[in-house]
Amino acid sequence: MSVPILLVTGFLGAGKTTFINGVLQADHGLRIAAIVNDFGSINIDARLLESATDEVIGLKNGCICCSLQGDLLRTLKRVMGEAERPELIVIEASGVADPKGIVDALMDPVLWRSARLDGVVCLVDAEDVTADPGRLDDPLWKAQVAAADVVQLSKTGALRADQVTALTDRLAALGRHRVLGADGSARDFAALLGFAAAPSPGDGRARVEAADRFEMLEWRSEGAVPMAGFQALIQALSPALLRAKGFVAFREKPGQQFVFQLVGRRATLAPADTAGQGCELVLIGERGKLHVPAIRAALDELGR
Ligand SMILES: Nc1nc2c(ncn2[C@@H]2O[C@H](COP(=O)(O)OP(=O)(O)OP(=O)(O)O)[C@@H](O)[C@H]2O)c(=O)[nH]1
Repeated sequence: MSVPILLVTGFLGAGKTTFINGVLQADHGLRIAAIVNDFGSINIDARLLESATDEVIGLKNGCICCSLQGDLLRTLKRVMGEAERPELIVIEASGVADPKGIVDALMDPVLWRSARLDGVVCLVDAEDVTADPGRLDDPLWKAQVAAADVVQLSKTGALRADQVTALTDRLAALGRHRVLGADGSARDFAALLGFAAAPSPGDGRARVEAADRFEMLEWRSEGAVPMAGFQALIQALSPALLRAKGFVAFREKPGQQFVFQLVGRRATLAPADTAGQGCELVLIGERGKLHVPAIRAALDELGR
């Protein structure tokens, strides 16, 4: 019997890792392997999921929809060859991936006999799309939604019920997928899986090439940074940032690392629940909007 694969896609910061965390921690008793792809060299998502499941494999430094397709297939074959095979495999695409490249790779007929793509869920940040309806015309965003069997809304908490209904109707009209709200119902696997019967030849459309559209800065420091200086720098950068995340240590809080998250203008800091030291940060913006050398110099100055 082949093992089902759930592919989780969605734009930068849409809520993929948060959603997967919920899936992993739900009361299902399944042995789940999670494969997560960060397109930079720092495995932030893998670390965020590490305490939630038996096996988390981070694929980094590229996108599994294009440059890392081979790595993805090798990883799946290795996981399926383990003595304790998983009963479900969850793959998190990076926020810049067109899932088409991943779906095509998973149609490998040899792989299909042991692990089959059984559902594609696309996370949509309800707050972001409501505030910026132009997102609906973004080719990468459209490709991610178009690939989905299920669209799962995230971040509906700050919206009115009528706004959620309007967005749900709008998204439902875009494709063949079901649209689920943020009530946790999608963590019921019956809603997420069971879409695949056999490998299919794909839809023939060209993959949206998006990696060049974004610019990324990665920064590491063995030491801590001052909290006020860090917050002031992030606030100054936030108009140019689409997404930032990572682990930060503050001089004022020795021995504790924090998870830093920024999506659009909203930033959060929360104590990290896995051990680590120093800072590891990823900042992402549209190409041309981030002044990478100046930002790196400002971060280095904070870390001194
Ligand atoms: N209020 C609220 N916040 C959410 C929800 N889902 C995600 N977030 C927050 O949004 C931020 C980004 O969430 P992630 O789950 O890391 O998003 P992602 O899609 O995995 O991000 P990338 O992998 O970087 O593209 C974090 O600060 C989350 O806590 C939600 O349903 N409600």
